[in-house]
Amino acid sequence: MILIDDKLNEKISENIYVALGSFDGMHKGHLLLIDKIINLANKNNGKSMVYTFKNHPLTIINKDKAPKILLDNKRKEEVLGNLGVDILCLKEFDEKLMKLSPEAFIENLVHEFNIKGIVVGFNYRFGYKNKGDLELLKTLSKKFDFELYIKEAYTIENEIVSSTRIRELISLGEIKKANEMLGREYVLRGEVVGGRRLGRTIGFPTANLKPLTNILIPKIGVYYTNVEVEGKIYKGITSVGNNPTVNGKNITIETNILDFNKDIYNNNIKVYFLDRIRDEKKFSSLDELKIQLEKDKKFAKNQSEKIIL
Ligand SMILES: Cc1cc2nc3c(=O)[nH]c(=O)nc-3n(C[C@H](O)[C@H](O)[C@H](O)COP(=O)(O)O)c2cc1C
Ligand SMILES: Nc1ncnc2c1ncn2[C@@H]1O[C@H](COP(=O)(O)OP(=O)(O)OP(=O)(O)O)[C@@H](O)[C@H]1O
Repeated sequence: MILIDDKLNEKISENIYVALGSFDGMHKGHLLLIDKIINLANKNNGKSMVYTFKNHPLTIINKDKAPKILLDNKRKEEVLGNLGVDILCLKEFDEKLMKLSPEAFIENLVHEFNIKGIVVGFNYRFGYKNKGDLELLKTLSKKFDFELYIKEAYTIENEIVSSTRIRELISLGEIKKANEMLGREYVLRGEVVGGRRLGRTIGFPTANLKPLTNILIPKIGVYYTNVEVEGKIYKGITSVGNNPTVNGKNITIETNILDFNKDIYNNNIKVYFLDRIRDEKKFSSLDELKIQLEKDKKFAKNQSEKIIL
């Protein structure tokens, strides 16, 4: 897949079939659009493209309302590449872009690329103050001579799948439902950093993830996870919380990996969230915590491994 970061040096001359939107999470609704651009590109001997932004538009429009995101750009690139998309265009969303009128946004796009088809969803809006709607896009498709394809809403149990809803579910700890909408397991990835090394004293060493700044963290609590370390998958029990038993202050994401005892400080791992086990509790001693951790471990042992590499 070709990645276009901002200014591209060489002109892409092929016919382009492009999907437009933010695409945070690359959920099942988004995949409808991706399927469509790939099919169109194949059928018409053109290239499929996802045109999106490096930063979430709300980071510029209204910083306080900008959400923690589901998928960083690196991962988005990976997912789209694996799906077979030809080109990913990641534009910096800045004041200038924000102030483009809906017409100008589309006009710029068709001038930059040889756009033959645009694919959007039922609720797509675009341009300054989100003023552009599907009616306007239909008019522009005639003016600029491209085909317009509008995908119907993808729903699960009558609920429209959206990035916003998935973020809400993850924040509520409803990880299974979020995963269903995503079409894959929610994953946090990062470097393993040192903790206070108390866990090992009760037989539960933990791999602590380096604090994540932009990425959405599931609701405080304990989860059944699968952990990818050096290309292998292990079961895990992961605590997201501030460890009240040991008077912790910051939120940490720490995982006891089952049947594993290697030193993995500084390694990059992936923690796939599969199910919520329980709320976080303040125990009166480490011994009591240990009894609970044995139960959490039993829960994990009874689950199947879901992630297959
Ligand atoms: C699966 C799991 C569940 C946990 N549950 C709790 C909990 O309910 N309450 C709590 O205070 N700490 C909980 N902890 C955090 C422990 O207090 C913490 O792992 C321990 O203090 C070790 O910290 P360290 O990694 O800094 O050594 C949990 C840890 C794990 C791995
Ligand atoms: N459930 C869905 N079914 C079909 N198309 C969708 C669905 N969700 C989003 N789309 C389309 O995918 C593109 C990207 O949308 P966008 O990034 O705004 O996703 P979203 O899930 O609606 O996000 P948000 O919750 O932030 O509004 C848009 O063209 C949008 O209309």
